[in-house]
Formats: sequence, C-alpha cells, structure tokens
Amino acid sequence: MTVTKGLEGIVATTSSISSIIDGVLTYRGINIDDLAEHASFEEVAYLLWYGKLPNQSELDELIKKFGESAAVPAQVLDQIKLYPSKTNSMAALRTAVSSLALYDESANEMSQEANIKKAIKLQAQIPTIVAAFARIREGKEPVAPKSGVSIAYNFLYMLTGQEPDQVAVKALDQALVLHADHELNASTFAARVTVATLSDIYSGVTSAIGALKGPLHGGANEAVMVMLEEIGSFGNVESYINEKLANKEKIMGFGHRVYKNGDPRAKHLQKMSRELGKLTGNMELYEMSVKIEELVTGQKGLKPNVDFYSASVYTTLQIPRDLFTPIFAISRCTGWTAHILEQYENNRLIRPRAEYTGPVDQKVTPIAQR
Ligand SMILES: CC(=O)SCCNC(=O)CCNC(=O)[C@H](O)C(C)(C)COP(=O)(O)OP(=O)(O)OC[C@H]1O[C@@H](n2cnc3c(N)ncnc32)[C@H](O)[C@@H]1OP(=O)(O)O
Ligand SMILES: O=C([O-])CC(=O)C(=O)O
Repeated sequence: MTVTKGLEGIVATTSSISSIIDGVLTYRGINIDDLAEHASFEEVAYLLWYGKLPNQSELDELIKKFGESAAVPAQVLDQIKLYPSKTNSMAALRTAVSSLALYDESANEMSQEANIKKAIKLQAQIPTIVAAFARIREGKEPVAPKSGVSIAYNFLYMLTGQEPDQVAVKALDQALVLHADHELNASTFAARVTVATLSDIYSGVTSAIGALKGPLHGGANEAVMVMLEEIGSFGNVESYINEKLANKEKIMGFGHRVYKNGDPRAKHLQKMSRELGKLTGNMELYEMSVKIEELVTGQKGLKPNVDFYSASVYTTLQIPRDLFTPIFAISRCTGWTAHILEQYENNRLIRPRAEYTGPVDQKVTPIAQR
C-alpha cells in the first residue's frame, strides 16, 4: 500500500464545477478574475448550480426564490436563543443548519428537483441564521429578511437592522463571489463523502460546516484577525513575524495545498482591503497586512491565500471577527450544494483504505488481569 499523507495530489473524482489549472481558478470555465469584476454572487450561485450564467429573468427568479425562503423556522430561532452565551459561531451555524432538516418535510427526498430546491433554501437561510445568532447573543431580536435584495445586502441588513451602505454591500458581494467554490477543498470533500452514502443534503452541508471551521481551512480568516490584533500596530509587525518564523510557527492566511505561486483570489481581496482602508481613513490594518506579506513571502516564499486579506476587509466593514468564517460558509454553501448535486448525479460510495500500523496477534486479557 502506498500512503499519500493528506491525499496530496490524489485525484478523487471528476467535476465540472470549478477548476484550478496552472494556478488559474475558474467556475464552470469562467476565470475568477472575470467573475470577481463582472458577476454578482447570485449570478455565481446560478452558474455553479445550473452550469451557465443566468439571463435577467432567470436571475430575477432566483433572487425571488431566495427572498421567499430566507426566513428560518421559529423553532430554529428559539433553539439559538437557548445556546450557551459563549457558543462558537461555527458550532452555532453547524447546529442550526442541522436543525433546519427537522422542520423541512422534504429533507430526505432524493429527487434532483427536491435537492435543488433545498440547495436554494439552504443558501437563503444560512445568512439569516448567522445574522440571527449574532444579534441573539447580544440580547437583540433577529431582524426578518427582506425580499428582492441581494444576499450581501440582506446579510448586512439583518446583522445591523439598518439599510447597509452601498460600498459595504458591493465589497461583501465580491468577497462572496471569490469564496463560492474551490474544487475539492476539505469542506467540499467532506460534503461529498457524506452524501456519497446517499445521506441527505442537510447532512452534507452540516459535515462541510464542521470541516470549514478548522483554522487550517476556513477558520484561518478569523485566525488572521487574531494575529493582527495580537500584533497591535505596524511597528510591532517585524519582530512578531520574525519570532513566529524563528519558532517554526505557522502564519495564518499563508500557504496553500494547491497554489504554490499565489492564490488568484488574494489580489482582489488585497485591493478591496486597500480601497476600504482609504475610504474609511484607516490604513493601518492594510499596511500591517502588506508588511506581513513582505516578510513571510521574503523569508519563506509563502504567498497569502484567500483568508489573509479577507480579515482586514471584514474588519473594515465592522463585521465581528468570529463571523468571518460563517461568512465564508454563506458563500461556500453554493459550492457545497453544487458538488452535492453533482455527487448524487453520478454516485459511488467514497471509501478509501488505511494502512494498518497497530499491534497484531493480540488476545483478550480477562478484565481482572488488565
Ligand atoms: C480557504 C483555505 O482553506 S486556504 C488555507 C487556509 N489555512 C491557512 O492559512 C493556515 C496556514 N497554512 C497552512 O497551514 C498550510 O499552508 C495549509 C494547511 C494551507 C496547506 O497545508 P499543506 O499543503 O499540508 O502544507 P504543510 O502544512 O505540510 O506545509 C508545508 C511546509 O510549509 C510550511 N508552511 C505551510 N504553511 C505555512 C504557514 N502558513 N506559515 C509558515 N509555514 C508554513 C510548513 O511548516 C511546512 O514546512 P516543513 O516542510 O519545513 O515542515
Ligand atoms: O482549496 C483548498 O484547499 C482551500 C481553499 O482555498 C478553499 O477552500 O477556498
């Protein structure tokens, strides 16, 4: 048996959803740079699910469906009110998404039609859950979702209870486009493994949220912000990073399993971070981030990944640090569900092997002698 630790380089499935070829990321064959500049998150969701960009009436219909299904069952909101006060935001999301299945009579229906409906519903409801959790823990009532607005707009509106600023909506929308899908990343793989047993879409998305939570994956965006806060000011960057590197500690938001010459999404987030910094008159987080990049790339050759500049972007948008990874989940739900639908279409159980390295020829010792 040949063991490939972390399955590096192993091709485990075919997929026609997104590709990473020679460092270029595409969704359904369209370069991420093109999508980041010219498509909304709703257009990207349609593209990932249906394989083509929507025309105006298809887009209007999808936005209408999002509006119609964004409210979450009152029982799920009541459960969130019972979560312990210091509940981790990704644990809250994982639990609430799992609960949604209990109130959906079609949860275990397996037709393609039922599953696409559930994908749209989950996509509409996850932002509502994240915003409701953020308010409930502050003792505030959740804000009901609006219809006919974008997911970025609705999320910021439900989070603050106020009409969001257009610049913030545009920035969040672009961040959602950039995070929507990424080939066979760990959380998508977790979703595919789960549904390949012919389990339901809610189970697949719940597994994916659990996998995204970790700091080696989606949790890195929050970890980047923890680091920026620990550093505190521009003047401390050099000594902090040099010490971490000397101690062989990882710098969050750097490195990638697939990209060795840089993550194509990072430049868009860097630009956004710079522009938002200028607009708000506070460039410090951006300047600290650029200095960190200079040091880490200079000394280790490691480039920033999608999580690095999203930390300064979301902070400048006044989003609490522990909602960064849930926002990643809001976006990646499109990719997870597109992969789940693709897995169902051509399913085979995913079940690799392990090389056994434990003891052999053991016997049961009677309990009194153990
Ligand atoms: C959306 C996303 O999921 S993007 C990734 C988000 N995660 C992070 O930003 C966390 C920090 N980065 C990492 O931990 C890794 O680069 C990963 C998890 C992204 C990729 O992991 P792998 O492909 O398994 O690479 P691995 O962790 O084996 O690293 C290879 C070498 O580079 C080093 N390295 C990798 N990333 C970093 C880092 N961020 N800081 C310092 N050194 C690093 C490792 O220490 C290792 O060095 P060694 O060979 O001397 O032991
Ligand atoms: O692909 C990966 O391994 C991680 C990643 O960048 C993502 O999920 O966006």
